[in-house]
Amino acid sequence: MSTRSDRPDGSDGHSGHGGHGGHGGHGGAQDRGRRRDAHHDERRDPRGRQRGAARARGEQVRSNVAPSERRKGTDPARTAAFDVLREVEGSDAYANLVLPPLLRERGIRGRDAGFATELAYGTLRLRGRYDAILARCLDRPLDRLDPPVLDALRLGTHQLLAMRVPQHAAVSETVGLARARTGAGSAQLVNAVLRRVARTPLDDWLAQVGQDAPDPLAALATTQSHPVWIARALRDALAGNGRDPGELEALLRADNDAPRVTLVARPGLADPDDLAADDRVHPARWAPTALLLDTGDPAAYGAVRDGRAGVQDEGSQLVALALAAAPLDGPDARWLDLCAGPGGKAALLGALAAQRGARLVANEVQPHRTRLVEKALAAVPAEAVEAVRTGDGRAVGQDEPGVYDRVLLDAPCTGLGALRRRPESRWRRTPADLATLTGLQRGLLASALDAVRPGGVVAYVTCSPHLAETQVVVDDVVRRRDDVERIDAPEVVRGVVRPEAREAVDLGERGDVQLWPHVHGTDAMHLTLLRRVS
Ligand SMILES: C[S@@+](CC[C@H](N)C(=O)[O-])C[C@H]1O[C@@H](n2cnc3c(N)ncnc32)[C@H](O)[C@@H]1O
Repeated sequence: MSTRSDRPDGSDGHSGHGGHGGHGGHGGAQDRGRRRDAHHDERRDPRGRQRGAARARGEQVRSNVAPSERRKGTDPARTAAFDVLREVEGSDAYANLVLPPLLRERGIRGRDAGFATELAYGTLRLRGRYDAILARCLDRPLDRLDPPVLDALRLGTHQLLAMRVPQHAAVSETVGLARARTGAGSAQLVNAVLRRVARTPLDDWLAQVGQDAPDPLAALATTQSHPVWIARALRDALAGNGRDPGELEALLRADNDAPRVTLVARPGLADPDDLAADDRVHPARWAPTALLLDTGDPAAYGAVRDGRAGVQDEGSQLVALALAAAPLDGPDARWLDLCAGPGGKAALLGALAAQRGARLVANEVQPHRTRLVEKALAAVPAEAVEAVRTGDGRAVGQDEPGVYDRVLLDAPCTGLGALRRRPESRWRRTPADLATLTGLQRGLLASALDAVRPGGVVAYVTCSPHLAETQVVVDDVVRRRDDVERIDAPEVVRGVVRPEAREAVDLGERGDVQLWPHVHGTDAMHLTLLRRVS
């Protein structure tokens, strides 16, 4: 599968490309045409298994997996979730890249697809919590279990403690899956352990595993399923942005919720009102370009298919809109997106550039991601796109000094602000990633500031609130120069949000902007706006 990570930043570009809202977000264009049938045929019975007329008729609506590959007695949705977990664990794959094609290949649709998605993504997000609970139910360390057995236990625990699946079904279906995939002996173990898990309600489990932790931060990290170093970094980031560190629990909880699918109506290319004419699409809270999708596949909308609209987190939209709106004296003709792949923000900037008679250069270091940028820009008028090219952004400032009026540096980062979007990423990242990334971020910011003309504007953006990747990088780079001043980013962002939301938007007291999932409902995007002075 082409689902392995080759991304230096481990990012999908902040914007939710390739991602899904999780719950029930998998009815595709085809499925929408079959909505009635899906409703009638794809309900799940009290065991959480599929039932309905088609099943009764013996039709193969459950799965189009070849009979030889099918294992008797296993439920396709649970099996799909299990296979995703194995890919993620064994092949370093990204769940949101593995799951959709797997569902398509196996013909798993509608409610079954929603069930498989919630099971796979939810289990991955809450893995830390479940491992702490499972450790209390086993007489050996978890790392002595076969990894597939541990994954089956995690899946069963998620069904028992977080999904409305009856206990007996959660246990017996998972045991059946374990028997088919890991053998009869381990199925017995799975049976015994899941019965122990099922005996205690979630709140009691959380109290118990919290008590096992050495301190309150570790307790919160375990119960809310985050590595301790990430919980600590997020707590520090709240404090460093003038917020109450006591918000940490709300923030960690927000990371555990599947994000809603947000669309962007690219200005001049798609009309938000036209998209909102569909009763499943609603204006979002802050950005005038942003719309929330209740259910269904974004690709069902023509505007999304042809690139006039797209899937993009509202925070990503706000920071791109803010760069375009930042005050500027003199010419406003050449814009640069220094790290553009896969192109979500480039497409929004390109649409805005077209409206303003400006031209965009989109740069990206990885050739295959440059191609994604080209695709993302497909609907942007050609005269607004000067170039889409592959190159190291750190060289641009030297190669093209002082030639751009506006520069976006959407830096490669840990992605700690988008954990809800990438279910497994919190378990992959390590503190060691920070050293590499912050060095790269400094080099890119220095280059962006060299590439912008005196009087021009640079937006430094990350989808991480980590202080080392945000305030510290900016302070370090700015301190070494005498040609940079800060722009009041909250004022600029307030200017781009919907007029009726301006009073309500909480942008803090600092000159930069840090958005938060638990406050704004966006990814935790950071924005600093800088002006080059002569
Ligand atoms: C956070 S993503 C950008 C997301 C993009 N702005 C969007 O909205 O779709 C960062 C990008 O920077 C790229 N990158 C990493 N190192 C780079 C470098 N030295 N020069 C240019 N791009 C780089 C990564 O490949 C990745 O595509």
